[in-house]
Amino acid sequence: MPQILDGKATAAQIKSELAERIAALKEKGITPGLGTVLVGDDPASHSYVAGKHRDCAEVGIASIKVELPESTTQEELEAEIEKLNNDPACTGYIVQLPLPKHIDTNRILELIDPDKDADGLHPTNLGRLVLNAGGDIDSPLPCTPNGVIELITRHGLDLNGKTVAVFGRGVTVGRPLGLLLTRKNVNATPTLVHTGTADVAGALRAADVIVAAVGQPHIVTADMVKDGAILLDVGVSRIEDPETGKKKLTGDISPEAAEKASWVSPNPGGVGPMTRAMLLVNVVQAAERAAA
Ligand SMILES: Nc1nc(=O)c2c([nH]1)NC[C@@H]1CN(c3ccc(C(=O)N[C@@H](CCC(=O)O)C(=O)O)cc3)C=[N+]21
Repeated sequence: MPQILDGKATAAQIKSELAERIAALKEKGITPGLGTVLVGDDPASHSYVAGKHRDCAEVGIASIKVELPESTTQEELEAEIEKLNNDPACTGYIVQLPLPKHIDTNRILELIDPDKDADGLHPTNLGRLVLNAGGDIDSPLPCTPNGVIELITRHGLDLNGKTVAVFGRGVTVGRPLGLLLTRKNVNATPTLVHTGTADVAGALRAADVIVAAVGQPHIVTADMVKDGAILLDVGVSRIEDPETGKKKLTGDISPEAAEKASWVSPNPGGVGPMTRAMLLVNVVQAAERAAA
């Protein structure tokens, strides 16, 4: 039986640490404020954004919600970005992805003030991540990759010298995670595995740690996992529960694969809550930098 990488409990711990830092900021007259920009009416996106604002309320971060219709034009969205860049109450913000197809997402991400970039996805901050091999430059990190590493290390596990197969090359998880893992303060050896990989099963089976960020239910099967591996389940899918007929959340890792692991992150309850906690960390850090 694998041990559980408990994202819910770890996120709660991080939130209680943040509450102290937020109280210290408030004593200086600064209230951190998270802005969210949500375009369209995708129910999953609305539910994620609602979760972020609940987290903010819990720790004492103010909320600024911008909700726009699916028909919002590029120019209108850019004007909203400009407003948040200039709003002193907003110390950090995110633009919820994915954006509608008619919007140029990369252009929007580039317009976010890098000092208010709570997702760590602005090209300047991704560039700082590339430049910062030592792990000592103070810049926001992408939330899910940072959450994956915090979840592992806060359970007393050491990535130093370990091989890590990152499955999935998306911009928000796989690509930046590879960079974080090679930082000297983490010191892991990543392999980025994707649809162009000749032997996916072999590459995963060779790894001490697998981070699955594909978004296909149970794509990681038992034959792809080395005995005693550490498994992190990032991808989420909504599938029908065969017993109840209702939709439920499930991850990239099959139950049979999880059985072979020494440690596994549940999904839900693993990396998702950590992603949200790291967003709060970025907002508080941005407010602290602005105050300094
Ligand atoms: N600009 C931007 N930044 C993001 O960080 C971002 C985004 N866009 N677009 C979508 C993805 C997805 N994402 C999740 C965060 C938390 C959970 C989470 O907390 N999940 C709970 C379950 C929540 C539920 O029940 O629906 C869990 O895993 O336990 C899930 C998914 C952030 N994303």
